[in-house]
Amino acid sequence: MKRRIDGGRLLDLTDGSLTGVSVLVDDASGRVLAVGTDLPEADERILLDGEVLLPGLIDVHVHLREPGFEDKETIATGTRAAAAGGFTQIACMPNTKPPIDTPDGVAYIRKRADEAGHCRVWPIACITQGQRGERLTDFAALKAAGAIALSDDGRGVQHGGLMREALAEAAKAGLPVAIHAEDETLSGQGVFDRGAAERLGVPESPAEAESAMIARDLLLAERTGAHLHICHVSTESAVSLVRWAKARGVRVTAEVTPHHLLLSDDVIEAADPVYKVNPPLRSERDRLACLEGFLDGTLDMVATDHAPHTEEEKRKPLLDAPFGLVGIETVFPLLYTYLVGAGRMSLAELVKRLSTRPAQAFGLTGGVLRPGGPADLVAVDLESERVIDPQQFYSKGRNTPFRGWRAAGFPTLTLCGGRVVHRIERGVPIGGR
Ligand SMILES: NC(=O)N[C@@H](CC(=O)O)C(=O)O
Ligand SMILES: [Zn+2]
Ligand SMILES: [Zn+2]
Repeated sequence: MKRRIDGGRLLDLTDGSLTGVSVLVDDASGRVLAVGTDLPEADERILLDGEVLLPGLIDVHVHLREPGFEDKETIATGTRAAAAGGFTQIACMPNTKPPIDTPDGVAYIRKRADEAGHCRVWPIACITQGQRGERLTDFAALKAAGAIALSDDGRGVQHGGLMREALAEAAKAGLPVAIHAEDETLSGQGVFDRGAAERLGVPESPAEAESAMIARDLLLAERTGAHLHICHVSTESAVSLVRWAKARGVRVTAEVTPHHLLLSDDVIEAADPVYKVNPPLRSERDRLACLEGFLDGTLDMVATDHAPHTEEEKRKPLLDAPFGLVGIETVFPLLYTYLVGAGRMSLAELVKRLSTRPAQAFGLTGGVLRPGGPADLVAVDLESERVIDPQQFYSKGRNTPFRGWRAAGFPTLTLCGGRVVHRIERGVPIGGR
């Protein structure tokens, strides 16, 4: 079926200009057939009201929780949430039960994602069997089954020698290694960064636990020639290390989360698990260094690290509650409002960091909206504001520290392969109706 989307404004990622155009898509080929004015009639017409058309967003760090933790999220609910957030492609982390460490596990994720049909899902498989940090998985077989990267996310690979071997094997297999950098002998039972930990009298998870492992793995990536991707960079020292490594020509890409860009541990007023995330919210100095690194390109992209947990788990006492926040349904509006709206970066640059760059870094098709390309697109309503209300999430996870924040830029239409995967009405215009 062919669909014609009228009434939108296309963002030009090269110069940031907006042009009123129609877009003709076809869900049989999954392609954009034409972009322009006076396009031919289609089987279905979708009428927008001035929303801005962007290439579908891409999130390379999502926890879908299936198999094993379906009470937190399922592939169906997580991908539906992704579509609501404007995402047409996501990569999911393998810290499920069992962990995704075999070709069958990878095939299972792909099958369930196809059945759900809300967005494209790219499995990331374990670096080590069972994420135990002892023996490597079969990288070539995992790649053949469809894994696009390797990660033991949730835990760092503690043993440097094993990590060197992993990077050498990954370089041979042609797979990026996405690291959760955390030296557990330094983080221990820590929950918050130094400031909040001392203020509230709870165990500290120090910046060095992250930065020391990033330093190690940058050197090992240089040695092996592997593509190292650094997950959720949160410290000033880590930003400096990545900047240094890039200048030396190390094959490294890095992501930053919306919460590490927008929140520091100053917001933590009580021992509240809603702020418990790994790596922890850091000092304001770290936050500003991450923002600077993001603006200058040292940190290539935003990834949400969408990590849903049940309300029951998040109501536990701080030390018992799990680490993790949801983010996939709010990342675009939050960063649009608080970075673009605040004059820190252009809309086009934000879109590149949420679509074009992740596509390039992980070798995915997409990240641009053009005739002949995939009909993966999102229309965002930049003129209306909503108040973030977790009860309205499609995700099963409600654990967000952004409850009650106002933001504009919510998606009203998401198309994946030319099919409508999300559609809502515009919200309340800024300043009321
Ligand atoms: N980020 C988190 O705090 N939690 C993640 C694991 C991870 O990304 O390290 C989770 O799986 O819940
Ligand atoms: Zn992690
Ligand atoms: Zn994660």
